[in-house]
Amino acid sequence: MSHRDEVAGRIMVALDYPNVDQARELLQQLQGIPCYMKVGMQLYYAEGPAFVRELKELGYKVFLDLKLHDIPNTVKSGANSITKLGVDMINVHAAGGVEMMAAAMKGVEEALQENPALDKPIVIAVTQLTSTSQQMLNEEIGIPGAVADAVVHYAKLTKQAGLDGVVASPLEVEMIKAACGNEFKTITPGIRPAGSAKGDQTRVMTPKQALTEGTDFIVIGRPITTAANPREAIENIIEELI
Ligand SMILES: O=c1ccn([C@@H]2O[C@H](COP(=O)(O)O)[C@@H](O)[C@H]2O)c(=O)[nH]1
Repeated sequence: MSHRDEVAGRIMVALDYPNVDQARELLQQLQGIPCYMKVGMQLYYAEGPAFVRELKELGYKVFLDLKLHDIPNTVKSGANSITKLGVDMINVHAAGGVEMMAAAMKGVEEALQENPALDKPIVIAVTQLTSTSQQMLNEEIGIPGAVADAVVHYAKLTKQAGLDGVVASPLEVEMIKAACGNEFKTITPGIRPAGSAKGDQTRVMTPKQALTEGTDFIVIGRPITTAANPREAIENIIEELI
């Protein structure tokens, strides 16, 4: 694999669209770029598993970003169902606690036992959303202390539950790796190329800074999907990274 393709494979494009027509248009524009595709709740709730299967048939690695968060038994069943779609990465909310996260892993394992042809997905947990600011964490959510400490606390719980890594801001990657080990994966949204609008994201870094911090994957949505020329936008990001 070329270095360029290896770098492209660490970019997860957030397909945050209301329907498959718009998502397919982006796929057309990004054809040949071996990035990960991330399907979130907007597209999945509108179109269901068929489009996820379509992405897999096209050869993409798929992160199904549904952020499961419920009682352990329900999360176990949900994780079991989505593992059967054959996706490469799934996630839960770390705020659900260790028992809930371990239940998700159990659901995944049972799906793999039922269908040994499936590859095990990477299972990760969301720590603190990258839209959460220091002030929101302390004053609205009611968690005292620094955001980074809250993130690392959730990362440790995630590791204890046997998951593979966490979603966090690239600002916290170094602390997470120091606390949980380099093999523990970090998937980082809150990525903003220089000059692009932050929107609702608060804990942001550029793609280059995020990889320099040692993150495993960067998640990028609007800076690509709302660009006048999405292909040029992702090519510019890849160029900056190689
Ligand atoms: O903490 C989180 C967890 C998930 N996301 C998701 O990543 C993308 C980011 O999109 P942008 O348009 O680049 O902001 C989006 O799908 C979120 O649901 C996140 O941003 N932060």
